[in-house]
Amino acid sequence: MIRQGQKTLNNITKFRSFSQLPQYNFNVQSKKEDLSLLEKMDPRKNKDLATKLRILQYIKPYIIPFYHQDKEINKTILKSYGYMFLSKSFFYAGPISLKYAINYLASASLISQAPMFILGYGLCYSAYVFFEGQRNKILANISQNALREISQQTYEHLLKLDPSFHFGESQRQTIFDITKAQKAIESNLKSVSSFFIPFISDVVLSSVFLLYHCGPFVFLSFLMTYGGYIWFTFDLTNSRRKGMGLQKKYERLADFTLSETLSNYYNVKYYSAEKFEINRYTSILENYKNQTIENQRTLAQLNSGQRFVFSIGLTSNMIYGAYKVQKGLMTAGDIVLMQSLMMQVLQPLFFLGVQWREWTNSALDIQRLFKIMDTKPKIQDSPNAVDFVYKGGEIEFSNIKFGYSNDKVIIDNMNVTFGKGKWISLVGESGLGKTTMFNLIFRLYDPQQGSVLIDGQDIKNLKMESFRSKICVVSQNPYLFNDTVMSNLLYGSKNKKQEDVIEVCKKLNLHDLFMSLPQGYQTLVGEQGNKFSGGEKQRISIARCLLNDAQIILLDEPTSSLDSINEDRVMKAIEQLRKDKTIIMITHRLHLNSYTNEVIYLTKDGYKEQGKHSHLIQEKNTRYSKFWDNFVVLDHSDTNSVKVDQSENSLNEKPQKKQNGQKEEEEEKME
Ligand SMILES: Nc1ncnc2c1ncn2[C@@H]1O[C@H](COP(=O)(O)OP(=O)(O)OP(=O)(O)O)[C@@H](O)[C@H]1O
Repeated sequence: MIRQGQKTLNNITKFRSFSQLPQYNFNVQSKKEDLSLLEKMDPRKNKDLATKLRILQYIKPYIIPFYHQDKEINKTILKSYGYMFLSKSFFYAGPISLKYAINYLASASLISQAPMFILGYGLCYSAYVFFEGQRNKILANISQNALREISQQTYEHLLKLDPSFHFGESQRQTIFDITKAQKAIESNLKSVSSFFIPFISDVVLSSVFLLYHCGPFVFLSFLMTYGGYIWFTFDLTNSRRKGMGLQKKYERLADFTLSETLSNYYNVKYYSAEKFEINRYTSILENYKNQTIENQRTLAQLNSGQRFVFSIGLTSNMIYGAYKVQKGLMTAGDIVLMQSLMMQVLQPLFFLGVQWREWTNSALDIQRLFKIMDTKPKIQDSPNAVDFVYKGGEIEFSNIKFGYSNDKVIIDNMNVTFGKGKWISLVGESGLGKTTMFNLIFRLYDPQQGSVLIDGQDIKNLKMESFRSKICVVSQNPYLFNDTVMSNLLYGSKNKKQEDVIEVCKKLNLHDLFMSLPQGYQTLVGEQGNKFSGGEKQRISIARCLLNDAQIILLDEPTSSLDSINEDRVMKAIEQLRKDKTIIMITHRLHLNSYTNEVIYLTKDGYKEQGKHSHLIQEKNTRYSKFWDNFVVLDHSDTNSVKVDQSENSLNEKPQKKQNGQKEEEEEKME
């Protein structure tokens, strides 16, 4: 489950391009939102307490009956309380039975009835164990439901967050933190339902029993022992918090370093950095070890202090009991009852420190999850958003001004229209903002000024799902899920059949490759698709996009890893399969522009040229023609580069290899 989450997170920004965000309704757990107390608190001053209260808020629907919207869960919670009532009844009936057994054993006239009470004591204990077991089974069921719902809720929230969150955070670290926090919430739920609730009921019930059976002195001594024990536990546990926090920090750092190093395995090898990495990891482990030893020392201090308080309470009650028996005011059975009640109820106190420590540790783990859950996505459907109506796929940038931050403008006052049903090349120097334009079309970001219109509709006023589902993106870095070839090809498409997949794969020169694999189309592609070369991954992601039902295709340098033969095939396949779809293709390989209907050439100073590739390069005074000339001269990456047949209508304009002499002549001219 964790691996699946990581895979999806790694693919998260691209994942959105298939409009695959799951549509869960997650605010289901709690019917009432009682945040008033939390709002009143200053989280900086009371961060720890606020976190603990918020954890309670989270787990409330799984503790209090009738709080969850799922009736079955409510029933299960109620049942767990039923079992608790039964188990507690027998838990207290046992010592009372024992009291009578002892008293009757001491009395010659009643001794014959003693075995019945001894048997009763045994039966009470067995019944208590049985009902406790039944309750634990139910609690396991509830906590698993809680874990599933909370994980689902977090997952949905992460998928909703903007790219700025995902780019700004280390995804691996986020996954570590979330996994820990989810486990911590689960363990908190368990500790509340199986420890704290029974513990509180024990304190109340045993107080009543002791007061009734043993009188006010025993009752007071019991309360003082309890109070002293709890005070001592909380005080020392709180003072240990800093040390526990440090231990957690080193633990996180060690996990993170290990994962970073292993996932950058090749880089570590390439830079011969094994020693450096080992030293780094060892020094973190050393810190972790020292802090753990220190924490163990303070824990031992805590435990011995707790037992000291406990023994004072027990001894003083015994002395008091012995005195009362001597005076004839108490029976031997009363002393046994008193001691067994004290022992029964004080025993959970031994775990109080552990449970409270767990809570304190959990709060540290969960704070990070809460911080993530508090991050609000900036891009959301407006309340009046309407469905997108497709009318051919024209895209317009109207007076767009955009920067990722306010101090750096990337796009300034841009006005561009991409005609419907056309295949258009988007060309311009690196860093100009071409990929950013795709991000704006997909509404991963909102412009600071102006509008992006699709078929005349401002995308800010549209339901995102409705227009995103019409758009498919092939990003610069092809991404594949660690699944079968077929699943990757069909990711995001709804009605495609196997024949369609094969047709597209044949056109993209992939079919033979897949058929040569042992499991054909059912072969697993490996982590990030690493069983395939960069060019193969690129063609798979193009195939996936062509198989998608989207009407608008955004290709971001789709052939940057391809050889010229495969590049040519890909271009022809796109031409044949695109039908009336609008395609915008960012490319630095200008000879590909001879395949497209139109070129939009942009410069950083806001200049724009738009027209057919062959026209633009024929008109020698265009800036694009100069850009083209530079490309012809400088591009050595393609051995076939780089001069096209400039005949107007040819979709098959093939770049011709440039003669060395010709190249030099042009270079001289430029000088
Ligand atoms: N997520 C981001 N946060 C901040 N700045 C960004 C982000 N993405 C891109 N940029 C910056 O925005 C500018 C435009 O980037 P963009 O990727 O859109 O350019 P491009 O024209 O597609 O470049 P290339 O042709 O090299 O791919 C660059 O200066 C880049 O550093």
